[in-house]
Amino acid sequence: MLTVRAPATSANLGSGFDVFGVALERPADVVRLSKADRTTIDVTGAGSQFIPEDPEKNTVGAVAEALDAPAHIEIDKGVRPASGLGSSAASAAAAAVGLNELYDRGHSREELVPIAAKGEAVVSGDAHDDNVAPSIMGGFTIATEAGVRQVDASIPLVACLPDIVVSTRDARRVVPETARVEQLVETVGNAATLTTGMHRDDPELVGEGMHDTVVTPSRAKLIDGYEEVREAALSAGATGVTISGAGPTVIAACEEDRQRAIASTMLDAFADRGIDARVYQTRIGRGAQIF
Ligand SMILES: Nc1ncnc2c1ncn2[C@@H]1O[C@H](COP(=O)(O)OP(=O)(O)O)[C@@H](O)[C@H]1O
Ligand SMILES: N[C@@H](CCOP(=O)(O)O)C(=O)O
Repeated sequence: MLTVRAPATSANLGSGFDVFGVALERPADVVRLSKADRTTIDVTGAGSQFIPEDPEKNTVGAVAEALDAPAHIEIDKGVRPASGLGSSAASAAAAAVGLNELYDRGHSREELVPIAAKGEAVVSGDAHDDNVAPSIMGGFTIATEAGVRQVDASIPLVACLPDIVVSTRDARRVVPETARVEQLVETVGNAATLTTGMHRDDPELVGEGMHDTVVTPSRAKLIDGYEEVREAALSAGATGVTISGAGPTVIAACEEDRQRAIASTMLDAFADRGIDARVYQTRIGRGAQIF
């Protein structure tokens, strides 16, 4: 029996749609795995009533299949599904790291990324790597066709999760099919600024680089109160605010001494719209850990 803790993640960070991701110190899924003749799954914890235990429909089932590593897998969900915090990816990442160890498959962390992404294909129809990469490797990740580049960073973040459900599959349907050249120029500038900020561990540059006018505006319409929450966080000192993943979590970068005020004002702004929310005062952290 092996236990793995795999962190929630925030993908996109505004300007890095389908490419950037960060591992969060909290929340996380805890997954226990033991060898078996066939794969069986038990799910408990946050939102477990919405998560299938059928290995064909759960992200961990696809990972066990890809590694030819059948197991009994107990998932204790710390990351609520359909949150924009890489819930389905956290379980897939934990399964990939744990089954690789349990069956002594010898894959590196980077090699495990496309294996865990097979789990993501089960739920969103796309094997995107931008959540599983940071959940497995930690820090800030840049996932492209060429592979994954990783930078250790420790930027303070506030992630505010409203009581709204946005499925990744639905949020991908509203992504515009085209962008103007001026928007591409702006996106390159913002993505480069954000990457420099990660290298320097500089919340100001990271926040500035989170600005996006291509994908975020269409998705913001799916999140009641998004503009008000964003404005409130910026007024409380956030250096940048955007949608985490496909939403509905709204994520803010900041200096550490602003975290508390930003968390409180984001909750208030959702409450003013009659929406319950919970907030994580967190930061960029490490990838999946085996216990
Ligand atoms: N192990 C799992 N953990 C969470 N969700 C899962 C898992 N396996 C399958 N799912 C399904 O994935 C969907 C949530 O994934 P997604 O929309 O990508 O959420 P998130 O934005 O939090 O990653 C839900 O329909 C859920 O039932
Ligand atoms: N790049 C994807 C990321 C989805 O993240 P999730 O946490 O919402 O699953 C997208 O933006 O569609």
